[in-house]
Amino acid sequence: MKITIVGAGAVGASCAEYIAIKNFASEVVLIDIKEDYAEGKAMDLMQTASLLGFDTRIVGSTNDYSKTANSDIAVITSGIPRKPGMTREELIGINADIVKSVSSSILEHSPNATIIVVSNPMDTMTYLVHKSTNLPKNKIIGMGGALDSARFKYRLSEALECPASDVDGMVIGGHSDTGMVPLARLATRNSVPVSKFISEERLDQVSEDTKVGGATLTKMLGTSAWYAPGAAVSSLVQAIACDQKKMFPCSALLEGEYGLNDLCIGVPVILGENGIEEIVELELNDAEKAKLKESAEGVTKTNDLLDLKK
Ligand SMILES: NC(=O)C1=CN([C@@H]2O[C@H](COP(=O)(O)OP(=O)(O)OC[C@H]3O[C@@H](n4cnc5c(N)ncnc54)[C@H](O)[C@@H]3O)[C@@H](O)[C@H]2O)C=CC1
Ligand SMILES: O=C([O-])CC(=O)C(=O)O
Repeated sequence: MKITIVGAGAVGASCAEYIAIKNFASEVVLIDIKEDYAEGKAMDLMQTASLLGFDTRIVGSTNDYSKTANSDIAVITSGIPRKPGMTREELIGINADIVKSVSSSILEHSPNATIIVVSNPMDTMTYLVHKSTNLPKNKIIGMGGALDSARFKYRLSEALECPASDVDGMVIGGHSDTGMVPLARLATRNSVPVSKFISEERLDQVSEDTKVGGATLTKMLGTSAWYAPGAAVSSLVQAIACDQKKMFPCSALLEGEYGLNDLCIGVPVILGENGIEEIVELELNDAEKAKLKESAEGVTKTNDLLDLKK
């Protein structure tokens, strides 16, 4: 199993590290435009192999896509991250051109790759990859909901004063400060609705903290987060590489599901060797449906900023 990660920055390198530690891939190619940067990250990571006990070979390359040839999965993390005070949507101008050219270079050398899009604004970048390539829709996946759900579980575990492994919860909708839809009604602690343990006000606070999870960390770190994003991407890569048939909320092209059309937005999907093998349609209540619709309107507004004729 060969995996390419474009962008050897904070998220790309973190993702490579978690993939290597999980030891399911034969090769990870890290590629970046900065001279020697990906090679340096690859060498640094390879020097952890004997310490951490993995066999995955990590290779670095400065923009030489021949090294990525015949990758099974390619992850796009290239582009700029936001600074404190910015929204993800403000990154569209620079990142759209990068994502478009990178996806074309990937497919030139790996026409059968499944692409995972991470660069922001992620739902719109995922839509751009659909519009600018001929890949079938199951092979283009946007990563956002897996991270947002992990943050939701972290906030729930804080409120319930229990380990994160005791809680379950999911965030659907757009990967933006206002567009996320944490499904608080469906969140559980060991199958018991979390509303049994915390007040409605506290649960609302958990949802609000979850939605601004990325902005909160960006303010604290001066740039956006990378450990949980890298871990979330590695989980999606593993689900596909190992044909796990696991369910994650991912940004998927919708064609009527949830009453939505012609956009990519976070919904639960089953991930396996064929990428998105199924879109799971949840029975949402009226309030949840209204929030998802509003979120979709926001994503579409950002999509409209793309120049798809370029
Ligand atoms: N979807 C999600 O949940 C998340 C998305 N992100 C997004 O991921 C992206 C990367 O974030 P970081 O790794 O923190 O940024 P970073 O600045 O640390 O790394 C980005 C890397 O991309 C490289 N790059 C730029 N243009 C390139 C090109 N044409 N080809 C190859 N490499 C190129 C840069 O040289 C840099 O090393 C940002 O857009 C950020 O907003 C970050 C966290 C979570
Ligand atoms: O907040 C950001 O800009 C990066 C990101 O998408 C996240 O960490 O959720």
